Amino acid sequence: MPSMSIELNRWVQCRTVLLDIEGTISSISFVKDVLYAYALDRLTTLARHSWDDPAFQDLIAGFPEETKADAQTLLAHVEDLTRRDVKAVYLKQLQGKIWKTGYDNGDLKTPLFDDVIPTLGAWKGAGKTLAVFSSGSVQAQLQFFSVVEDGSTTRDLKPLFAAHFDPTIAGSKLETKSYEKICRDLGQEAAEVTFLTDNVKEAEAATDAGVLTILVDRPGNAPLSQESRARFPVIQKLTDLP
Ligand SMILES: CSCCC(=O)C(=O)COP(=O)(O)O
Repeated sequence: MPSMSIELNRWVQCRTVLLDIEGTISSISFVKDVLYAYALDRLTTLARHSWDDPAFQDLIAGFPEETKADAQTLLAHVEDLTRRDVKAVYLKQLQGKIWKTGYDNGDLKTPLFDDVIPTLGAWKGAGKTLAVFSSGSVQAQLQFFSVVEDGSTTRDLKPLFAAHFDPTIAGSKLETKSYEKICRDLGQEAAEVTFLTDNVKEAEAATDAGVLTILVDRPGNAPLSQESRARFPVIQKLTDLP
């Protein structure tokens, strides 16, 4: 871990925590096996049975023309993007709209890692501002946090967060200028912001913007190289941070 005591000092003094979702506060498996599968399944039904319905055409309005020649072409394209986890903005917009149905009708509930709800509550209680930067659309983020499993019940965690960013607002998660914009939008110096992510390329971009970046190594994530472990602080749980 790089100069962990210095990094911890920066963490303690940071005023804003910017959070990634997939692989950081919720499992990659939930996003891929549940959310992505739900969107694909529902899209398949709609494409096959409601292709000419104006509401369906509205849903896919953002897709490039050549991908929506017919239902088969569209579905093959979405399956390919989904399999490769390509974070295309038009796919993320579509998924968000489809997940709305699932969250509204009770099909979908969000599981977060066990340490997340208590720790986010504690950080907010201690005066830190919480914000989210995800490839998922802001609409999808709001739904994702509106029905969160907490023991035998569900909770709406939206009030925890002061701001939500997606690539349509902030730019690509792989670009330094996106993190600079987020800091500006939050009215914070980069040195006052900590970004938690599982993605090394995102960590590099955020670090270059001057943001303290901590890698979160969750079960089910891709293994981190020794080089990444040497370059960034790494935690397994949010409770690893004081
Ligand atoms: C609530 S958005 C669902 C997750 C998602 O679609 C996604 O692409 C996650 O990306 P992240 O940048 O949060 O890893």
